[in-house]
Amino acid sequence: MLGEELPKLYDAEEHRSNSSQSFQARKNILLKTHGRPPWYDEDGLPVCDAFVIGIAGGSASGKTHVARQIVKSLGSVPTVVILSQDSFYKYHTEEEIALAHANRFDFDHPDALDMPMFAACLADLKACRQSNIPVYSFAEHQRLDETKYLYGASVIITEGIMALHDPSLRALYDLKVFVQCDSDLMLARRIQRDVKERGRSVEGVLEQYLRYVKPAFDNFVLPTSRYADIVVPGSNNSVAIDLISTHVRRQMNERARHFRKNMACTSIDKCLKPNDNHEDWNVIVLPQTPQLKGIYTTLRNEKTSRQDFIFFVDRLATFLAEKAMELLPYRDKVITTPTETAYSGKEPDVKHICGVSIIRSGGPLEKGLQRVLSDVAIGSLLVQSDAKTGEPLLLHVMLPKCIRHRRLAVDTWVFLLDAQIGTGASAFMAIRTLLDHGVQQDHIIFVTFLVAHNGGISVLHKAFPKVRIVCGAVDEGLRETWLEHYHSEGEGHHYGDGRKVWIVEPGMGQIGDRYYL
Ligand SMILES: Nc1ncnc2c1ncn2[C@@H]1O[C@H](COP(=O)(O)OP(=O)(O)O)[C@@H](O)[C@H]1O
Ligand SMILES: O=c1ccn([C@@H]2O[C@H](COP(=O)(O)O)[C@@H](O)[C@H]2O)c(=O)[nH]1
Repeated sequence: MLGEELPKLYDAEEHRSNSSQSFQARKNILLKTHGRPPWYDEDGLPVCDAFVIGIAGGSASGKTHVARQIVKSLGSVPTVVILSQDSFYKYHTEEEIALAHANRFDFDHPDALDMPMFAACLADLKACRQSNIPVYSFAEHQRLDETKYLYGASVIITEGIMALHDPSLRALYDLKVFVQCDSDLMLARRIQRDVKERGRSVEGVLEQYLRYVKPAFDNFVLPTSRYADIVVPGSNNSVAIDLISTHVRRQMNERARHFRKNMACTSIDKCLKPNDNHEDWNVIVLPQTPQLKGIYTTLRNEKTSRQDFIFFVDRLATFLAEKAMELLPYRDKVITTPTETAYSGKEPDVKHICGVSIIRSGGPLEKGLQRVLSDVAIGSLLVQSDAKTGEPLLLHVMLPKCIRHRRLAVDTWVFLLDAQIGTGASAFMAIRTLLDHGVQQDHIIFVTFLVAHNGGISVLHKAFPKVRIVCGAVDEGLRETWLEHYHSEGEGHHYGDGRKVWIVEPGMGQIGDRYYL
């Protein structure tokens, strides 16, 4: 089931629900039915670009309608973005806005659009990078100060009158569509829509139509139909839409990857053992003092009460966060003490720093981080296993501003928090997500309670050799099992009736459950 009210998760940031956001802002949406499976290979590199559909056609021909029908008909494709070309109208001067209100500004010429910016945003989204796209107000004829963050689509549908006009855009499309509609019908729909949704008068719409819209359609829009792979009628178009969605679904199936099993079972020529030199693997283990062992003994004990579990987890999280802080670069700083003496000290040499927890089990580490960095921004990633395949799925992204914007992300240090690294598949997905945003590998410090030495740690290290991992213990085992309450009665284990999980042994059990439930 899809709808605009569903996808609050990916685009929630910078989404100010004020009245200045016109219909146009709501045209750019990200819809999800289930999480996004791995889009990268075992070397950590993205291997499947998003599938991009470009839809052109005259104004009010039904481009947005076609885009939405495709999404509906796709059903269960993980994440779909509808990106409207209208977002890329240029920034207008006072004089231009005055002309626009008098229906004397030409919005239908290709030069009215910032094509290079449109192509750059689309290229980023296609290559699995984030994009902060402009928000345009039809009522004000102006680009607004806010932007809209988008990330994580496996299908992108872009629509606009000039969507097939620019060669740099056409090069990005996997499928080019032209919506062919009768001129009378387009005019009738435009009058109806512009009066209802864009604050126009009938006279104004007609004036603009005759002066700019119709000539531009004949000169610039219609000729681009020759680039289309499919021409879709502007009404009664369900057959064409079915054809398109069948094609997209097939493409998605071909791109599906099987990842977690590979990570857990990849033959490991050099396993991480408790006595190995962990630093070779960029794994920094807390000194195994009797005090630390005492904390782990309490945490591993199944008889430990929830209250004690929370207390000791919070203590341990603080130790780990302190250790992680040691990995930051520091610069000299001279201060004056209350005795009015100069003191040559140090301070972290970082521009931006934040935490990102992989929910739910990264949550118990947040308190520790907040104890050592009181005002740190903490974002979250929801990675869950597909109940049938055990593959990781990215379900939810909520990142701090210093990661959402690429120009800030390159200078951001991230403490990535998760309770344990077993197969490493969730860690892998989280690290890839940060890299997609422009965070540098050596600025990622993974903080965790446990690492399984025969788990995915070696694959993780091979793919991301500069990521450092701070943990309190390295455990011996990793075992695939079925979670009891998902078993079907007396049927044994089947896909669909159980949930496969990998557990670290001896481990601490389900850390998130023990902390929160
Ligand atoms: N196939 C269709 N059947 C009925 N109404 C349609 C159809 N396609 C579009 N419309 C209506 O026409 C108007 C303009 O459609 P829209 O998709 O917004 O056009 P465009 O994006 O090309 O400007 C909307 O009110 C929409 O509901
Ligand atoms: O400020 C503006 C910007 C654009 N327009 C008109 O919008 C259409 C394109 O939007 P569709 O959703 O494809 O119809 C274009 O024909 C411009 O004339 C505007 O009126 N004011």
